[in-house]
Amino acid sequence: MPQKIVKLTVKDVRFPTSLGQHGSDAMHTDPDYSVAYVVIETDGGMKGYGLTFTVGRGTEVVVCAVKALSGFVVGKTLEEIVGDFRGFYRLLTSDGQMRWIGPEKGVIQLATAAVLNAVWDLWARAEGKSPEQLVSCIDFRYITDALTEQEALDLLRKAQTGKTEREEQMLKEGYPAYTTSCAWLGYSDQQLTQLCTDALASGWSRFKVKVGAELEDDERRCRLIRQMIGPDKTLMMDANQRWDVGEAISWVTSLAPFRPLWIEEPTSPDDILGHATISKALAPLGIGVASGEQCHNRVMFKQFLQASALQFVQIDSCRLGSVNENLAVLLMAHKFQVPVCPHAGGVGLCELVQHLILFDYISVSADLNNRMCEYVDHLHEHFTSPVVIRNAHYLPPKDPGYSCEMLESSVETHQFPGGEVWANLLAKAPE
Ligand SMILES: C[C@H](O)[C@@H](O)[C@@H](O)[C@H](O)C(=O)O
Ligand SMILES: [Mg+2]
Repeated sequence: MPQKIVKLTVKDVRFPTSLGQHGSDAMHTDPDYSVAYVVIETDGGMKGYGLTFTVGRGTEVVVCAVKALSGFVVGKTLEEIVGDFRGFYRLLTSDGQMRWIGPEKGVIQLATAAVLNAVWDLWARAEGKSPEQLVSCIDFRYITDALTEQEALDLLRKAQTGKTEREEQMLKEGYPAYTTSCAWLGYSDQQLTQLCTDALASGWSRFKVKVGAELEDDERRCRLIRQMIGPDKTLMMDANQRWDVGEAISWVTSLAPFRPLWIEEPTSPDDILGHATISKALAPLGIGVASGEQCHNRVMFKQFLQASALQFVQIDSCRLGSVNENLAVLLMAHKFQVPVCPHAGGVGLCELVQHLILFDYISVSADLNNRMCEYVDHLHEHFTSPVVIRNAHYLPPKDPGYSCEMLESSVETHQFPGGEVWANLLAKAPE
C-alpha cells in the first residue's frame, strides 16, 4: 500500500556541551551541540527520522528553513519520491524561488539534509537498493565533467564483485575509526593526558588533536600526545579554518616533527586553490590536507578533487544534501582515487555516517588503505540505536533505518528554550 507522508515536525534540540568545553576548537570556542530534528509520518503510521547538526545559536534558523521546505514533502507518497528521487532532490534544491537563498549551500542546504535524511530513514526501513536505483538518486547537474551517470553505474557494478566477502568482513571486524575525544582545544593538559590514557587502554590507535589558536600551545599539546601514543600510532591535526594560506604552511611546518597524517581545514573551506597550494607545500613533509565538514555541495568537492587540493575527503551526512549528494561525492572520490574519511561526532553524525562509510567500503571503494571514520564519544545515549564501537571499529548497525531516531525523553528535555535542561540553565544565566 502506498505510504503518503501526512505530517512533518521539526524541533530545535540542543545539548549544553560548551559547559565542559566538549567539541571546542580554534574557531568554535563554545559549541552547544545541537540538531534540527525532523520526524515525518505517513498515513500508514510509519515514521522517518532525520536531523542536521549545528553548534547552538542559529538552530532556530535551520528549523525555519526546514519548515519552509516541508510543503514539498507533505502530501507525497514515499513511492512518488523514491520513484524519481533525483527529481525530488531538485524540487528541494532548485525551486525557482527558494534557490535564491542557496543554491545548495548554507542554511537551506542543512535543512535539505535534515528533510532528506528523514526520507532516507523511511525508505531504508523498507528494502535493499540496486546500483541502478542508487544512481537514479544522484543529481549529476554540474558534475558531468568529472563523473557521468554511466561512469557512476559502471563503478557501482564493478564493486559488486567481492561485496559479500566485504560485508562479512565488516560484520566480523567493523570499520576502522579514529577518536577526536581526547584533545578538544579547551581541554587542559591534565584532561588530555587522562583521556588519552583511557583511549589507549580501550584500543584506540588513531587520534586527532585540535590546533590553530597559539603555536606554543599546539607544540606543547602535540608533543604530549605524540609522547603518549608513541611513534607508530596515527595523529591528525585540525585547525578548523583558522589560517590564511601562507600562515597555514608555516604553522604546519612547525608542527611537522609531530608527524601528522593530515592537517584538517587549514584555511577557508571555500578556498580550493588555497588548499591546493597548501597540499603542494606540505606533500614533501608527508602531510596531507583534509577537508569537508563545511564543504557545502558536490560541485565544491568536484573542484577540490580536480585541483588535487585534498588528500582526504571528509564527507558529512548533514552538510551535503543527504545520501543523494553523498553518493555523488563517494563516487567522485573513488574515481579520483582519494580516500574518504568522514566527519562525524556532533549529535548523531556518527550514527548517520557509519552507513555511508560502510557503503563506501562494501559497494564503492573496496579499499581500507588510509581510511578511517571519525568517532567522538558524546551524546550517543540519546539515540534509540546508538553506534556500537568495538576495539576502535564501528560495528555495522543492525536495526533497520538510518539510525537517527532520538529518545523522546531526550528531545523533550533538551528542546530549546523550553525543555527542562534549558529552562534550568537559562534561569541561572546572568541577565
Ligand atoms: C565544533 C565542532 O566540534 C568541530 O570542532 C568538529 O566538528 C571538528 O571539526 C571535527 O573534525 O570533529
Ligand atoms: Mg574538523
